[in-house]
Amino acid sequence: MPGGASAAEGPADGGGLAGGEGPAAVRVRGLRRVYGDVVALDGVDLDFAAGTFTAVMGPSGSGKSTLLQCAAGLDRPSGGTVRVDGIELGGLGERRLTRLRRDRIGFVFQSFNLLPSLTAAQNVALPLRLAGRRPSRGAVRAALDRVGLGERAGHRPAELSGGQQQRVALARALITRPAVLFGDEPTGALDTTSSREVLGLLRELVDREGQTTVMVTHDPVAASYADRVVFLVDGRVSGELAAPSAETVAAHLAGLERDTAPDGSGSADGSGSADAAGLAGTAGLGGAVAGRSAC
Ligand SMILES: Nc1ncnc2c1ncn2[C@@H]1O[C@H](COP(=O)(O)OP(=O)(O)OP(=O)(O)O)[C@@H](O)[C@H]1O
Repeated sequence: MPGGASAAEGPADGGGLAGGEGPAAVRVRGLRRVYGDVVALDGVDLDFAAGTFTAVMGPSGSGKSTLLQCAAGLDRPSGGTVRVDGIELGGLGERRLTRLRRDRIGFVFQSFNLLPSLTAAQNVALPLRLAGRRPSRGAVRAALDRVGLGERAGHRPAELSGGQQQRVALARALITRPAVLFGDEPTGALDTTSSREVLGLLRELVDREGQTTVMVTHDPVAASYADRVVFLVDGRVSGELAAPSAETVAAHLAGLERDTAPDGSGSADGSGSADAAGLAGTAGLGGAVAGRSAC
């Protein structure tokens, strides 16, 4: 569990390749994505080991969402390779890519994207039904049970809290038992309590079921639920932390801010606990830091 932190600065040491033990559920190599004259990703090498929980962090515009979109087959890279569950996405035509995305990749977003007129169960079943499949009631119920909402199958989104709605979205993403679950700021729209509930569930899914999970977040407390944090700056992996705590993540982010400060005000030594404490304050870490280990 997160707690003690060790930092490994990349990419000189391998650039965030190591994702823990075990085979990579997702492997990206030399990943580039260019939009016009904007280089969103500039040669990213990363492994996300099976059964691990990784947080992706970095300044606004550093390429976090683009990385997730490319790794999930929702966007086509300009260069480099992405392998999910051993299958290289670049070699797939649209139909096979769509099928792989549906069967092997789960995705949750900041907005839950549930249809308000459908029950939780109907929302969970919808993507498979649209694909011409008819998931059994048992399979839908099992997916809802996995997120602790088996008793809420008949409720519509308006009858559920924000955290519960995101859990329905998680059940929908997990019903196919994907090789990897991606979350793009999945707790970004939630209050603190609901956010902790969803993060605790994600952690539990990793620990209980070995669900490989990769999550973009701006929140050091959210990142502390992961096994590892990868930091992006200007479309490149700039470093990572293993066994992160909210404090070590906040301190690392503060160091990044100093290092990338345009006026050169930063120091390069990575120290500066005062800045880290300030960032922790603005991120609302306070009691939540202590609360993390209780979840
Ligand atoms: N579809 C697009 N067309 C043009 N530029 C894009 C597109 N998508 C992303 N970009 C640009 O690529 C860069 C990386 O964007 P991305 O959304 O991946 O960053 P991010 O780290 O997720 O940012 P944020 O934290 O603000 O969400 C940015 O400069 C962004 O403006």
